Amino acid sequence: MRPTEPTGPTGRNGATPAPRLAHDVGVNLPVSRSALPVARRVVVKIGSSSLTGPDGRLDVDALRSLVDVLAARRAAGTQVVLVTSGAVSAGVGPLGLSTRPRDLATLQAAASVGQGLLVARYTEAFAHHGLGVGQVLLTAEDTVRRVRYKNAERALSRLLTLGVVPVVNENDAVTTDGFKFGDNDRLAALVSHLVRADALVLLTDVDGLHDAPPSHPGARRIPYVGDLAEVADVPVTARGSALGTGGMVTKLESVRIATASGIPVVLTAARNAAGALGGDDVGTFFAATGRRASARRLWIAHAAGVRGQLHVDDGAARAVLGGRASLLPAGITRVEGEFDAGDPVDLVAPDGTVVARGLVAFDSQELPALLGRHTADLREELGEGYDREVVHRDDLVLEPRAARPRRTSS
Ligand SMILES: Nc1ncnc2c1ncn2[C@@H]1O[C@H](COP(=O)(O)OP(=O)(O)O)[C@@H](O)[C@H]1O
Ligand SMILES: N[C@@H](CCC(=O)OP(=O)(O)O)C(=O)O
Repeated sequence: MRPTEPTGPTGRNGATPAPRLAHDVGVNLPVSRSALPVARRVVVKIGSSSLTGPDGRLDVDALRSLVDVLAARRAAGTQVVLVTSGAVSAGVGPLGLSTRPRDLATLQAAASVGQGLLVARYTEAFAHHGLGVGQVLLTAEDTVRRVRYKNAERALSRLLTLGVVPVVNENDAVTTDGFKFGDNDRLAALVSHLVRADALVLLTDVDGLHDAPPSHPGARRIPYVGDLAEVADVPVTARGSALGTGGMVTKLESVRIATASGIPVVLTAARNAAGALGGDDVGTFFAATGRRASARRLWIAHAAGVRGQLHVDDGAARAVLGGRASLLPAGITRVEGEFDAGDPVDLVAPDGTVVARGLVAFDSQELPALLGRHTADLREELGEGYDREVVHRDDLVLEPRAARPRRTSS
C-alpha cells in the first residue's frame, strides 16, 4: 500500500508524524498539500501539451484560463513565477507550417517567431488583471555557471519585488543541442531553487503520475508520494504527448531536483491549476525530502550539459564514493569528450556506472598526458600547477540517482 498524506504542511500537526525525514532529522519539510495555500512564492510550469490546440497552434483560451488563476493567486498576496513552454507551438501558424517542426534549425526559427507572440499574449492577459510581466529567457548554462546563475537570480528577484510576474522559457532560438534542457520541467525545478520557491506546480495534459502510462486501461492516479523511491517501480515513458518533450521522465527528474532541495511539487492537469494551488486533492503531491542545497552543488548535480566522462579505476571510484577524496590523475584511465577546465563531467567506474559528477580542473586536451601519473612526478616533469586534483572534492557531487524511476519504451 502506498503511504498517505500526513496532516499539516510539515506533517507535525496532531498525532500524525512526518513520514520520513531521513536526510533532515529535526527540519520541518513541507510534506503535505497544506503547504500550497500558505506558500508565499510559487513557480508554476505549463507544458506545450496544455497550451497547444488540436490545430497545433497556441491555444490562447487555455493561456488566458491559466493567467486568471495565477492573477487570483497574486491578488491573494503570493508571488508567482511562470515557466511556460509554447514558443514553438506559437510559431507554427505564423510560419505557415502544418505541424511542429522536427529539425533543429526550424525549431529555433519557430521558437524565435513564437516566443514574441507568446509573451505578447501573456502581457495582454495579465494586463487584464492589472499585472505586468517580464520575459526571462534562460539556457542551461545560466543554471551551471556561477556568474550567470547569480545574474538570473538577481533579475528574477528584482522582478518579483517590483510586483511583476516573471515569464520564463528556455532561450530556444540560440541554445545548441549539447547545452540544452529541451524540456522545461528541469528548468522549472532549477528556477524554483533559484527564486527559493515554497512550492512548484507542474501543469501538463494528465492529472498526475499514474501507476501505469495513462493510455493503459485501468491506470490510476497516485495522489501522494512521500519519497521518489516509493514510485521507483512505476513505469514511465520519456515519450509524452505529441507536443511535449520528455514525457513523465523529465517531470520526475524535475520532481527529484525540487524535492531534494526542500521544495514540494504538485503535478497535475492544467485544468486543475486553481485546485493545485489551493491544496486540493488533485494530481500527485510530492513531498519535500531534502534540505536546500547550495546553488553550486545543485548546478553540479543537475547540469544539463555534461561535457565529458572521466573513466576511473576501482580505487579512485571507491575513494570518491567514500565522500572525502578528490580525484587525482593517478586514478583516471580514460577521457571521453571535449571540455574546458570548469566544465561538468561524469566520473565513470570500471563497471560503467556513473559514480559522481564534478567540475573538471583541466581541459580535455591537457588530460591524456596526466593519466595514471602521480602528482609528485607531474610536478617534477611538468611544473607547478600540474600537481593538483583533476576534480577537487568541493567540486564533486556523488551520483544521487539510485532511486530513479524505471523507464519503459511503451
Ligand atoms: N506513469 C505515467 N503517469 C502519467 N503520465 C505518464 C506516465 N508515463 C508517461 N506519461 C505521459 O507523460 C505525458 C506528459 O508529458 P509531456 O507530453 O512531455 O507534457 P508537457 O508538454 O506538459 O511537458 C502524458 O501525456 C502521459 O502520456
Ligand atoms: N521551450 C519550448 C518547450 C519545449 C517543450 O516541449 O517543453 P514541454 O512541453 O514543457 O515538455 C517551447 O517553448 O516551445
